Amino acid sequence: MPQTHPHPDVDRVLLDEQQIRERLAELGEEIAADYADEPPILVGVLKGAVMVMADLAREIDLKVEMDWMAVSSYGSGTKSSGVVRILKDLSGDITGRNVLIVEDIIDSGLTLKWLLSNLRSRGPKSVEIAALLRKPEAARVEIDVKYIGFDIPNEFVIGYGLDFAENYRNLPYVGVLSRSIYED
Ligand SMILES: O=P(O)(O)OC[C@H]1O[C@H](OP(=O)(O)OP(=O)(O)O)[C@H](O)[C@@H]1O
Ligand code: HPA
Ligand SMILES: [Mg+2]
Repeated sequence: MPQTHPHPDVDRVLLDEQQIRERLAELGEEIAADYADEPPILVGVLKGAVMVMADLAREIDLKVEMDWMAVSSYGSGTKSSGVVRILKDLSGDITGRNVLIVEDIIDSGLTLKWLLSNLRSRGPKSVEIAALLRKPEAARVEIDVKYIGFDIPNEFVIGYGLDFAENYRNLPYVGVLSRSIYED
């Protein structure tokens, strides 16, 4: 059954399903135009980017490939540990290819900084980033992002792939997690 009401652990909804769908459609069109000559490999960053990848990829009218990496820096908390671990690597070779990283959120930027340098070391033709969300006030490193969905306030958000301790990823919207859930 569709989830229609904000979850009780959600303080407020930041982006509803329609806002997300419309913005991803715009980004998909831009991406299709930019990569018309040489379509990219979309690299989704598990697990958070699953929903963005699924919905964005369907808005890109090109013969794209999809691959996945799993990295983790947050563990079960609300702050980045700063230590990025590869839990699953790409299954294919990206040498000489256009790579478009698909992410759910840029928070401190540490995950993407690490991922960019990791992927660039494999000899791709280009590496760019498409991220649904960015928290400008939380940035600890500068990241050059080509496609950004929304800039959001510096609060911990859940839903549409984003978790807190592995929960809430299946909420169809992006909401702010109530502080009572993670503070005593
Ligand atoms: O900009 P940063 O501060 O590095 O944070 C962003 C990263 O953190 C989250 O991943 P997480 O490590 O929680 O893994 P997950 O996608 O499996 O939830 C999110 O999906 C991004 O990959
Ligand atoms: O605000 C967030 N919510 C969920 N996961 C995250 N990973 C980095 N920032 C966030
Ligand atoms: Mg997470």
